[in-house]
Amino acid sequence: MGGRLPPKGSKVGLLGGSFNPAHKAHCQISKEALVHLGLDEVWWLVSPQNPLKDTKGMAPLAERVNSALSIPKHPKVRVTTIESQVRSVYTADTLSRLKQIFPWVDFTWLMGADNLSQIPLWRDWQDIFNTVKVAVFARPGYSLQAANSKAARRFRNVRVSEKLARSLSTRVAPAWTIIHGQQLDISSTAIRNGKRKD
Ligand SMILES: Nc1ncnc2c1ncn2[C@@H]1O[C@H](COP(=O)(O)OP(=O)(O)OP(=O)(O)O)[C@@H](O)[C@H]1O
Ligand SMILES: O=C(O)c1ccc[n+]([C@@H]2O[C@H](COP(=O)([O-])O)[C@@H](O)[C@H]2O)c1
Repeated sequence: MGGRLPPKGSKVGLLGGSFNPAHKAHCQISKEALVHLGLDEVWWLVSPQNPLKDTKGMAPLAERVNSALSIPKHPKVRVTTIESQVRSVYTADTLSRLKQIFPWVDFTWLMGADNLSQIPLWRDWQDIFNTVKVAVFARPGYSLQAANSKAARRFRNVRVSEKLARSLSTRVAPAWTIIHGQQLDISSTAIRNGKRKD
């Protein structure tokens, strides 16, 4: 990974995504992660290819990286191609590589509520919860099912209340929370379909 190395003890949020294209909700949940979790930085991991998504309609990685770079966002958000550098499309693999490369960094995985419902389909999904802290962001239409999902039930004993979200950084994995911030009804799908511009 190029650029400045995170200092010892840094708290870094990881927002993995297709960013096909990037939009305002990605910026919004990144800002909320910085504020509510007290993170030092958020890294966007632009996925080479989500293993569960169709390759048809997936713009080339360079185009999606450009979209992530060009959208206005918080100065503490960094756009990265870490997954293509470590040749991983599976989050569990990416996280174990990141922990090897940056053993001094405290990582939190960030994702929207849709992905909390879907995560049991991911490779080695329970390892993800056991490796890093997880913060889930409420999303219009998905939050109720996410709160009762298989993953939420499996890890219910280590769920941290939203009021204590900031304490995630002092905890060891597994520990996770759901943050109900400003919820934006925006998706890359709607933008690709011409239903929205942002
Ligand atoms: N409106 C939103 N609210 C909360 N989280 C979101 C929102 N949009 C995207 N996310 C989260 O950001 C991460 C990256 O999302 P992604 O790039 O797939 O965007 P998307 O809008 O969900 O895309 P698509 O419509 O193509 O599936 C995922 O964890 C996703 O859940
Ligand atoms: O590891 C997996 O099996 C896996 C399956 C589906 C999605 N993911 C990751 O989930 C993140 C969000 O993906 P997306 O396409 O919803 O933005 C992104 O980092 C993907 O690589 C990971």
